Amino acid sequence: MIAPSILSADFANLAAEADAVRGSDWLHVDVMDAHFVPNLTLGLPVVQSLLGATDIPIDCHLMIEDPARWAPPYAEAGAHNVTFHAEATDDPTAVARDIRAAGAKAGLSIKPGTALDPYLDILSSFDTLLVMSVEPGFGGQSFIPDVLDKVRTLRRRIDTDGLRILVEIDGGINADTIEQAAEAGVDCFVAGSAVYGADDPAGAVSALRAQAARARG
Ligand SMILES: O=C(CO)[C@H](O)[C@H](O)COP(=O)(O)O
Repeated sequence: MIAPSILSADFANLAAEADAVRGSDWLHVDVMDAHFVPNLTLGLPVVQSLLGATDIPIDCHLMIEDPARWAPPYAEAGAHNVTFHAEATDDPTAVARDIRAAGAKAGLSIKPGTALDPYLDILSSFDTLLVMSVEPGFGGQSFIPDVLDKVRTLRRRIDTDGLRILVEIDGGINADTIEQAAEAGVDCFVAGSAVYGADDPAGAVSALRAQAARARG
C-alpha cells in the first residue's frame, strides 16, 4: 500500500493534490501542533474539508500533544485511520479504544529513537503500527535505515501471533529506499516528496507500489 503525504503537496490546492494521486491506497495527512514537533501544519477543519473532497481513505498522523483529547474528533469526522504518538501519552491503549469507538482504525506511531519493546505485548490494541524513519516534523529528510530492525521485530511478532496489524513506515521513502523497507516487512509506505515532487504523482505511486511488491516477493 502507498500513502502519499500531503505534507509535500500544495496546501493552497489540496483537493486537486488529492486528485493528483488517485489510485493511492490512503492519503496521509500530517497534523502537527508546533509543540510535539517543531512544525505547524493543519487541523480538524482542513481534514473535514479534505474528507469531502476525495474518496481516498484519509490516514491521519497526529504529531500532537494530548492525543486523548484531540484524536477522537478526527475519527468522528470520518478519517479511516487515526494514528497518534506513543511518546505523547501514558495510556496508548485507552486512546486507541476511543479512536475505535469513534469509528476509525487506531494507529500507534513511534519515533526513530523510541523502543518498540514496551508496545509488543499490546499490539492487538492497534490496527496499524507506524514506524517513523525520520524525526517527525518535516518532509524531505533522509531515511534512517536503523529503524528497519524494529520493522523486522514487528513483522516476526505479527506473523507469529497471527495479528491483524499493518506495519506502516514514514519518512524518506523513495525509489532508493522502498525495497529495503519492503524486504523488512512493511505493508504501507508513506511517501511525500517522492510522490509530490514527481512530474506524474499518480505514476510515482504506481511505480513505488510495484517496486515494493517485487521486493516483498
Ligand atoms: O510525517 C512526516 C514528517 O514528519 C511526513 O509524512 C514524511 O516526512 C513524508 O515526507 P518524505 O516522504 O518527503 O520524507
